[in-house]
Amino acid sequence: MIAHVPNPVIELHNLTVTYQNKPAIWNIDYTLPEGNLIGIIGPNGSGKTTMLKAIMGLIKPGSGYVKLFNKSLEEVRNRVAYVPQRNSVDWDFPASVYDTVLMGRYTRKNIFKRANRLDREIALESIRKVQLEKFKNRQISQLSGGQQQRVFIARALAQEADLYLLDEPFAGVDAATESAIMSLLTEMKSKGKTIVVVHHDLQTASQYFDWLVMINTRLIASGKTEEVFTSEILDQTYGGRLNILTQVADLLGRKKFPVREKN
Ligand SMILES: Nc1ncnc2c1ncn2[C@@H]1O[C@H](COP(=O)(O)OP(=O)(O)OP(=O)(O)O)[C@@H](O)[C@H]1O
Repeated sequence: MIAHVPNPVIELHNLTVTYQNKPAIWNIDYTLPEGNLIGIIGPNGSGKTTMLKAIMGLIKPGSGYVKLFNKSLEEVRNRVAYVPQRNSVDWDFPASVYDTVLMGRYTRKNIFKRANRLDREIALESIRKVQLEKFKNRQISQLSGGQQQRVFIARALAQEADLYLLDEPFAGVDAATESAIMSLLTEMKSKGKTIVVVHHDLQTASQYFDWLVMINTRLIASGKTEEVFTSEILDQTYGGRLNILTQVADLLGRKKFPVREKN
């Protein structure tokens, strides 16, 4: 099932990316609505990170193209913020929390211009929003995983973008931090921002997101959560392996995945 939307924020047109002739994503075609919290769901190696990187122009597609706000990425780059996977970043780079967040301002201006007072205020406000004031002068190498994740989110906030792409922002963070990040994302959505999140936890997916994109190299479904979060579509996405996971969860006496049966 692929729901298309009028005036989309993101459009993928038959996008294919290959690494050494092997497709990581294949012929993906969808449109995503503005002002929604959107989850990207799929098994390990299904192409979620590759898809975000292709949207950000960090990987060149083999074929197809992407449009953001009905324009090319180059025309709207400063309206888009990207938070990569935490483990893909060199955290030994010598920079404080404040310096790292302030870097978010430089996507909006000439990098040779010095940060002005407004830039500094916005950086500090972003640090406050992720509750890292106490750590603002600390080196990023000396933070916990959850704190590093919040630094990156603060840097994206400082960009004051309209579209946010986050690659597994909840990986390795505790429940309290996950809930704080989720509240922040919900607040951003209420201000009209569009937030796209690569997410692994099926237990929370249907509760967190308004819209889901399910991929497994190919696009399986893209639509409103209540329409696509069905056992049938999840089975297609996970290649039938989800049944086994559900049975194991049952054996362990845990609740089943809260999956709706398709009518
Ligand atoms: N730089 C690369 N060179 C070669 N193959 C790659 C490269 N990056 C990713 N791949 C392969 O492309 C496929 C998709 O990878 P990708 O990281 O996009 O998946 P993912 O859905 O984000 O996975 P995960 O859930 O494990 O993070 C995988 O088979 C992966 O091994």
